[in-house]
Amino acid sequence: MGKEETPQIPRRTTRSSSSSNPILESTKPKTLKPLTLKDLVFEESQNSITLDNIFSAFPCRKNQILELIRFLGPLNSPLLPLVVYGGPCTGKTSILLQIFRHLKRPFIYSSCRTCYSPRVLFESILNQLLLHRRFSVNGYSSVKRCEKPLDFVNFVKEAFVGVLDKLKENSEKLMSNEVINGRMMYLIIDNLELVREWDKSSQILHFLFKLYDILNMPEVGLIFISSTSPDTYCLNAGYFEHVPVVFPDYTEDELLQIFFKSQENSKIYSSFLGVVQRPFSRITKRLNELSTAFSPLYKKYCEPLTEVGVVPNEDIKRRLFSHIQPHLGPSLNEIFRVSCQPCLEGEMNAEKTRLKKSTWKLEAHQNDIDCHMSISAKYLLVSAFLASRNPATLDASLFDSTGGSDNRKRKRKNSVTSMEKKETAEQEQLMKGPGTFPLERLLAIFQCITSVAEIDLDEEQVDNNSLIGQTGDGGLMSDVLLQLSSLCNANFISKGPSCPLEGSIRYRSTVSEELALKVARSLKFPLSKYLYRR
Ligand SMILES: Nc1ncnc2c1ncn2[C@@H]1O[C@H](COP(=O)(O)OP(=O)(O)OP(=O)(O)O)[C@@H](O)[C@H]1O
Repeated sequence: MGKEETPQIPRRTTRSSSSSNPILESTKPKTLKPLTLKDLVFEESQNSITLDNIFSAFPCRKNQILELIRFLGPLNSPLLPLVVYGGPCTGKTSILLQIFRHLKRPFIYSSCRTCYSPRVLFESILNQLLLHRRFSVNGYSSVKRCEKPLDFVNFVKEAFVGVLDKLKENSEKLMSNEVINGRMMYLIIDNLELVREWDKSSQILHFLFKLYDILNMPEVGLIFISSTSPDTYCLNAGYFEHVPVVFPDYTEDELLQIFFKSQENSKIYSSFLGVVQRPFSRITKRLNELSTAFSPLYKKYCEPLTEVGVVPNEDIKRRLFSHIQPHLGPSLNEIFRVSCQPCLEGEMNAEKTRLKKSTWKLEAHQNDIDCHMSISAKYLLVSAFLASRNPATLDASLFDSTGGSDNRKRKRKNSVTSMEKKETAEQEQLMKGPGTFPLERLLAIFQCITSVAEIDLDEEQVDNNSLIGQTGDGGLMSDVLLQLSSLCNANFISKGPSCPLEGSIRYRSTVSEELALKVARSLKFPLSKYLYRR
């Protein structure tokens, strides 16, 4: 890992992950040591880690670390089920596992990313609890075959009883307390949001949320980790309330602190961050994506430097900037492509689910919408929605040179009959569903609404243009076109065949009014004022 990268704390290799990889297994000796209670604590717990180590390894997360420690409570205290939630790469998993390493408490960890079905999840939990290793000798089989929640409950209760007895015995032997602390056992289930993808009827989610009541074992602590808020699960209650622990997204300042930490030449790194931080964090605030983008760029940035530890003056900074400048555009495009895709898909999935499950709460999308879709992509989505819903004939009156939406006054000027005709045509168009539009119309609306926007889109463009190399409108347009293509890929805008008369491609917005209003609200853009209603 280069100095400039986000410090990585090695993740604990769980028994489920290490034992399910046949390639790794085949390279291991055939006779593996049987697993013992010690395998239930963080593998590196032998090397103690203090709370201060965790604070300094994870800047800007002191509150969350302390909150988690407080909820976990003193040794052997029961734990109300927790839901640790926050956007991707906000440190939920790493921090929780490091806390367990610090506390040396026994736990099992299964991620719904690697455990991709109820069966795999249940079996992974049972394998760990029953200290069972899947490897070549046992044909990589699990300790139990378990598909149904009911079977799982019976097996898991029995397994927990067995482990808890052993922990009790262990805690009575003072010697072994050095490695394993306490008589509580914790079950951590990570990436809970992914269960929704393989559990369309939410049965498993219901079951998992009820597990605390079903088990009714105060010595078992349950912790769920999710990248969406508990509200998004919207299961009708009926189970013990889970305690939320929020990991908010990092702000730009916090990202700076995290990146800045432990740099050899902080002066150079600081001037590098001054160049890249703002434009990149507009596209994504994910630490891993930024870290991946910054790492090669920083190497490039430092190339012209001949001395180590040089303090850069304005002249050096200018030289370094012009050296790195040609690489910024491609890197920004790359990070946009990488970060936008899952994000837009996430929104699309959330939207699809909403349509299927009308009982889901509105807040279900909140986190998804607030994800790091760039401001201009959001404006583009809103522009496409307007182009699809409003008759083209009204564009001129809705969007004057000031981007104004003072359409009522103008409409009154029309004669009553022509208004009636227009309204009938428009009603017909509404009946047909969202209309199609050419690219020019989309861009015209985009330009109008962004010209009156409250936000500093201009600033964003200026920044980007200056970075992409003073490409002026060309740079901006290529950015918008890139975003349009991402919105099309994510099916927020559908691309039709080219119109036989015009010869150009026509587009159509596919988002619901509710979603469009939500996006508009996040931009503080008064969408309803621009929306034609009869
Ligand atoms: N405050 C921080 N300081 C340093 N590194 C951090 C910080 N927060 C997160 N990281 C690093 O970011 C990476 C991702 O963290 P982690 O997997 O814990 O996030 P997560 O919130 O669990 O993500 P996901 O929801 O995608 O599973 C890790 O390498 C972690 O060390």
